[in-house]
Amino acid sequence: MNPRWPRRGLYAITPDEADTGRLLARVETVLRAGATWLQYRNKPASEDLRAEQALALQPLCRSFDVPLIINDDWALAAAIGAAGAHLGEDDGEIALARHELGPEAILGASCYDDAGLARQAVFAGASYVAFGAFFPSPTKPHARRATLDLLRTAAVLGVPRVAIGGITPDNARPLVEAGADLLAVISGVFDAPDPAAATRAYISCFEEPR
Ligand SMILES: Cc1ncc(COP(=O)(O)OP(=O)(O)O)c(N)n1
Ligand SMILES: Cc1nc(C(=O)O)sc1CCOP(=O)(O)O
Ligand SMILES: [Mg+2]
Repeated sequence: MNPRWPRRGLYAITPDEADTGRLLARVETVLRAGATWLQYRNKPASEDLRAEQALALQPLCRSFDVPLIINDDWALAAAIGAAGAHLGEDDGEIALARHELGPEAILGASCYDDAGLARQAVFAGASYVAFGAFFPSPTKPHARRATLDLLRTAAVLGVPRVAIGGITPDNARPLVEAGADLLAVISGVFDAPDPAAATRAYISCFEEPR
């Protein structure tokens, strides 16, 4: 992963937004407020809409110097020149994605509640490991649950640790204290009454306690 990308902060993940203009406006608000990384995720979208939206997000992310990471689809990431891709257990081989995207790409792996998966992912070329869900998630109510201990012990892997699942500004601090480098969030940001204020609240969790 290119060392120029920051490795700590809010990793905003897009909601399932069908209207591309509205998606761009919602994302711009969050980038302007200081989100560190952006993942494009839109599960119900068609292949064409995903390509259109990913392509539209690319110049916006570039203008804020924020890496754009494409969920599920390393080939789309490669096609639009995105900074990277995020793969879960059903989204293909990490090693193949690393080979195709090259050494500079950010390549994320979902590791759920499983330290073994995280070790394998790093061995195969993942640049970060994601654990979750830490809290009940409105977006993914049936997600497996992960523990703070898993987050702590994964320090040994030597790559950024991402926490995901039901994270709010009010429950995030213990995750950061347990070693989370990035907080990956959908609803807590994009369904907040004031997404810019929510973004700033997540970022403040990385500051020293007063
Ligand atoms: C940062 C991050 N962590 C985990 C996931 C979940 O990936 P996956 O299990 O493949 O589920 P979907 O997001 O594809 O529904 C993620 N997207 N991002
Ligand atoms: C996409 C996803 N993956 C999860 C995992 O545990 O792997 S939890 C999750 C949903 C995250 O959305 P929210 O911030 O709204 O809870
Ligand atoms: Mg996936």
